[in-house]
Amino acid sequence: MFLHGTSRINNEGHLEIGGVDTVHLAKQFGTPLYVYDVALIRQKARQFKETFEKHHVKAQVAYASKAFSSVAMVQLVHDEGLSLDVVSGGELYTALKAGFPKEKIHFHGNNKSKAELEMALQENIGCIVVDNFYEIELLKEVSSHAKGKIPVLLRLTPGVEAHTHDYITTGQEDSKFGFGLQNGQADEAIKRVREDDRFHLLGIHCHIGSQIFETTGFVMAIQKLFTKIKEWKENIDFIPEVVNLGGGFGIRYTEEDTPIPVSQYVDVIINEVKKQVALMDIPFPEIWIEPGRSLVGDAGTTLYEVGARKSVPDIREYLSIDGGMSDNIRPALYQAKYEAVLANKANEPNKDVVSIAGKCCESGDMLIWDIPLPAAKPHDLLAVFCTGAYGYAMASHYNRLTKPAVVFVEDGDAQLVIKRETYEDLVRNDLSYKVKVKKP
Ligand SMILES: Cc1ncc(COP(=O)(O)O)c(C=O)c1O
Ligand SMILES: N[C@@H](CCCC[NH3+])C(=O)O
Repeated sequence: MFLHGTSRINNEGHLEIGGVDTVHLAKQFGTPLYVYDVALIRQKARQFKETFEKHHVKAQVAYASKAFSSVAMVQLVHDEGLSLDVVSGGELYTALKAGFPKEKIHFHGNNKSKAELEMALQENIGCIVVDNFYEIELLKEVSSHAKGKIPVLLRLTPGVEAHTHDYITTGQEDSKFGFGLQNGQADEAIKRVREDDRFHLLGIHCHIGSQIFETTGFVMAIQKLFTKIKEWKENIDFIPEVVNLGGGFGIRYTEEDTPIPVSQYVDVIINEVKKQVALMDIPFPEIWIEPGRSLVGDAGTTLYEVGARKSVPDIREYLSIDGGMSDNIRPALYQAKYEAVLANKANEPNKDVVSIAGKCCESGDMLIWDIPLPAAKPHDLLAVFCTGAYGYAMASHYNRLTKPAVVFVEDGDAQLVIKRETYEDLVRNDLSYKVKVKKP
């Protein structure tokens, strides 16, 4: 059993996180329950920041809030002194509700609406990461809402294929995101933004994908970007003040995953930028990164209550739990794999091999296939590890299941940070259909 962060097995043989017994958490808050190990999030945040400080490099570490956004989460990010990447009006609204410093918010997205851009300009946030030519025009249309010049990064696709699931690679040329670096779009975007004095072109951005274990993709992206920067410096006198290299740093879900420490990703990035800056003879830009998964992924654990069991003789044992694809779509969407334990029997030997089935009406709603566990009975507590990123964030109401509660645990204290939804919440926006009575 691989335990992340402050997770441990206590004297009662129960899984404990942040000094709190998960069996008590399940009793107090119900299941399914998302539990976040706050100390582990803080530790990761500090590792990122301290590595930049060690290199004496001007930097911003912006948490990609798409991985898990809530008022408490955003407040925690602020407490750790990070910046914030948002990708919709909703994520921006959450950040504002949380009182996050506006100047440290960066707004992403390949189809920001006019209303979203207006909101971002009215709130005078740190920068807009412009994704396409249409957005440049939209920004001009709403520019009267800006408090000064509009700070802009241009998202570029460097033509680097990250080795990860097809759905989460983003740096390749054939992508819905960003301006192509190799096909002239990036040059044209720089020209259009610079020739309009409503904009302040801060720099460039790229993000090559997610759940990446190798550093070669980052190195290649940096080399491609800086080769272009040299060209821009010589031909159009453009040198970016900021180079944002996105996120994508992988984490360990199962033993098949072999991530490197977050500090090592940052070391490799900074060393390559140093090399390129010397080679191209340009001033050292501010380096920004946008980790999502690597900040919160392994800090999250989902607790479920075990229910029905079905035996298919000589084939498989299905063990159903009280959640599933509605609170964690990743196994169904990306064939993602997870590890789990029986949290109330964490010291008992594994005697069974079972497959964990969700309760949604889909055969594909399977959380884990063929996992060894102690003999499980109804009402046992299953803890699935590493669900902190893109779990709650991608939850749905499929089958009209209510979204779970979320608690933060730290130093023996548990705090509810998102309430469990109620049935009433589910129908809150539903309206009755008033059938018009046909006249005879
Ligand atoms: C632009 C951008 N930045 C940051 C991230 C965060 O990625 P990750 O959670 O893999 O660190 C993503 C998601 O892939 C993204 O699209
Ligand atoms: N949702 C994906 C990651 C997407 C990254 C955002 N661009 C996952 O769960 O792995």
